[in-house]
Amino acid sequence: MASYNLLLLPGDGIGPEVMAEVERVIRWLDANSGVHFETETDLVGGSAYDVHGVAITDETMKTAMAADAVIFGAVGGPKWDAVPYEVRPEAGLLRLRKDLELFANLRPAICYPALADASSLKREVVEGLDILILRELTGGVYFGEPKEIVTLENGEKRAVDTQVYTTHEIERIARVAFELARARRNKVTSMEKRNVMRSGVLWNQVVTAVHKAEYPDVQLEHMLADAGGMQLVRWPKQFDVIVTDNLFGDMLSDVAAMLTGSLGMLPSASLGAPDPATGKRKALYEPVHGSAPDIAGKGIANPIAMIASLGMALRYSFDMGEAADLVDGAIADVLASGTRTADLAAKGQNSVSTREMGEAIVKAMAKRAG
Ligand SMILES: NC(=O)c1ccc[n+]([C@@H]2O[C@H](COP(=O)([O-])OP(=O)(O)OC[C@H]3O[C@@H](n4cnc5c(N)ncnc54)[C@H](O)[C@@H]3O)[C@@H](O)[C@H]2O)c1
Ligand SMILES: CC(C)[C@H](C(=O)O)[C@@H](O)C(=O)O
Ligand SMILES: [Mg+2]
Repeated sequence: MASYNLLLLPGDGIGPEVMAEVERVIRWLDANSGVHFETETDLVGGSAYDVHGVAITDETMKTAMAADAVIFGAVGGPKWDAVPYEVRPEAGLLRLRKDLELFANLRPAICYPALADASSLKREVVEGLDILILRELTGGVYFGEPKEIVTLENGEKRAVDTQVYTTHEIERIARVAFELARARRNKVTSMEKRNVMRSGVLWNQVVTAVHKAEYPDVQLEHMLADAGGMQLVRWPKQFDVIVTDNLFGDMLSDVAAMLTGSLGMLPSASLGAPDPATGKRKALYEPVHGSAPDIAGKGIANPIAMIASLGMALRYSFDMGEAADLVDGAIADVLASGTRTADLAAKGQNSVSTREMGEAIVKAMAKRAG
């Protein structure tokens, strides 16, 4: 029987709450899918800082390197606002992304039929929406050097973050975008700000060159990222795959989340390059949302983004397309039955707890599996 090792990193705030529900799904798959999942749980973010003084230990990094996939909850929160920048909770997540070389971050924004009225936008704008934001994840202003705050001679301070992209970094993310588009609706929209940023000029040139040389069959359009944000809320169905840099991808995916009804709906997959010998790639799966300090501890967080992230793991790391369809189908069934966590419930509508939503999804999986 196939067997996979999963490293579970619940993190902070609602991270452990939504992770408990993904564990429920993993247990069900372990018992029913014919595939064995071995899980190990460790600390990351503020909870790791509290114990070890760092947001992720070298030991945990080693386990992550060896795992078949990392399943990540969320990190951060006001409790750690004053900790040094180098060891802030978010540094744990950034180290995982950088050291595992997870350069391709897939953030699908899908509006489930039952949620077409949950978005703040009109039904016709979001109904049937299925777009994919592909965010470059290991470059750009997140990691460029120098990155510092220096004190000038006159006593004033100067903060510097540096946006850096190389041809290689842009080529490899462009190829992922075109490959994904070929399996979807065959269209890529590349977003940058070439009117202001030199990195935007290079991004535009390299994406154009990769397209011309290797993917002329895919439709390519370029859009300035600010206008892209506007188009995302005006008429999102014009898009199929959006490829963009680390920072624009971060912001645009939170915008896209609201097209689906809630930030609690958006899953993600962060993938490395396939190993030339084995074809296997390092991968981390996490919801797009954060630790939601405003609702943490109340048991009301929406676990769907977390559970759908496991669905992406089944699809992209374990070649378990049918099981991934089962997870997605169960989510659709539960939403169609009217079950809603508080973030999705209409005014006056009853809502269920995090746990009740997880249980309902597992029940729907069992029903679909017959
Ligand atoms: N991947 C991550 O670990 C990650 C991602 C984003 C933010 N963060 C961190 O999380 C902390 C809080 O950030 P923030 O408040 O700006 O963003 P957030 O995503 O945590 O929350 C934004 C809003 O969305 C709501 N929300 C988010 N997820 C939800 C869910 N599953 N169900 C219901 N409602 C949900 C929250 O209640 C809040 O009102 C910060 O420290 C930030 O750095 C971590
Ligand atoms: C927590 C933070 C470092 C992270 C990011 O900025 O990439 C988050 O906002 C995300 O979207 O995954
Ligand atoms: Mg973000």
